[in-house]
Amino acid sequence: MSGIAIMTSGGDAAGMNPAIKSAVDHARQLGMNPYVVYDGLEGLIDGKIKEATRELTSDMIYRGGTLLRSSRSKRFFDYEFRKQAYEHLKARDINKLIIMGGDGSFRALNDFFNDFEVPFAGIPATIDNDIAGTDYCLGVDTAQNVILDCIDSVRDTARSHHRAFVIETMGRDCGYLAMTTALCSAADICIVPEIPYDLESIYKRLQPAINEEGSCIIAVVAEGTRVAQYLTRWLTERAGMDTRLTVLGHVQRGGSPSARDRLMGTRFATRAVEALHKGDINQIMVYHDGQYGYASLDAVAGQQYSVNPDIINLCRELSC
Ligand SMILES: Nc1ncnc2c1ncn2[C@@H]1O[C@H](COP(=O)(O)OP(=O)(O)OP(=O)(O)O)[C@@H](O)[C@H]1O
Ligand SMILES: O=P(O)(O)OC[C@H]1O[C@](O)(CO)[C@@H](O)[C@@H]1O
Repeated sequence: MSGIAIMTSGGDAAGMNPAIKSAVDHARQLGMNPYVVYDGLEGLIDGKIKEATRELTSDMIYRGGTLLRSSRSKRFFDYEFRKQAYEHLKARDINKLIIMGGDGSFRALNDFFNDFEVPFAGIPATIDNDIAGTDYCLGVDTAQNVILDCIDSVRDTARSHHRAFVIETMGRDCGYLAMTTALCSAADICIVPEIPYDLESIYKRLQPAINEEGSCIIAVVAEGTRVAQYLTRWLTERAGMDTRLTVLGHVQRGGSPSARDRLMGTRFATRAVEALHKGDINQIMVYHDGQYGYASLDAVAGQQYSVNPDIINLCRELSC
């Protein structure tokens, strides 16, 4: 019986646990021996590998984050540590890997394949939704819902005090989370790396709301722009509004996976197991234009992700 190990890497994302459970169950169904690796690439180097018992996955589906834990590993860049990781797999007769994470994690396992020919399948999982070739990454829907709950709550207090709030979302250099949540929360301003902004025209557009009794201003800003503090000062000084900054931070990565993330996790994971079982190696699971498929590492890691132009266009009017 061949062994298959499942691991999570990079930033955690809701949907990883449902995907781990599905991968383990499906591998067992197809006659493979499932293992799990704790602590991502760091754990692979240190041999933190266990057989995946039914008990281990029985309580996973509703839990946020990753119960296998995750890491970013400097050591994995070093051949000697990759060799150490390989020895741990060889000792357990594990000859396939499934990794959930971002393009960095996929590149890591590609290097590992080039060294030791252990094939892998990748599952896109990052709240940033910034992986080329796929319209969806695990964790995005849950993060969007967490952000919307936060913005709705901020709006309650903002309106009570006729205040402006600048709300900074995560996303690294990608504005997807900020754009989609700005649209879904009826924000007044959205500033993202993908769209040039014009503060003076924003000021003119918002003047009626600024002067209206009982109104509030909500600005959603992507962390990648690094302008949240500047915009807060600008709203105070130019627009004359009592303004507060709320940096949502890691709260966006937590929370029980939404129905969408549980389902996407299950679909991606079962396909990843099937790909390896069939011999389709080193593929990244993708969801594009409503279809599930695979993409090569080059198509995913070698390309720049760009947000759907319809979403960008809808947000343009919130940037000027
Ligand atoms: N080019 C590379 N070659 C080998 N290993 C890499 C490479 N890039 C990244 N890695 C390894 O993969 C790990 C995870 O990568 P990274 O920190 O970029 O996260 P990610 O998988 O892209 O996820 P996230 O989007 O959540 O940051 C790194 O800590 C490093 O050990
Ligand atoms: O958890 P860390 O290492 O602080 O990383 C934060 C980064 O990870 C992400 O949450 C996911 O890639 C980004 O949105 C954010 O910039």
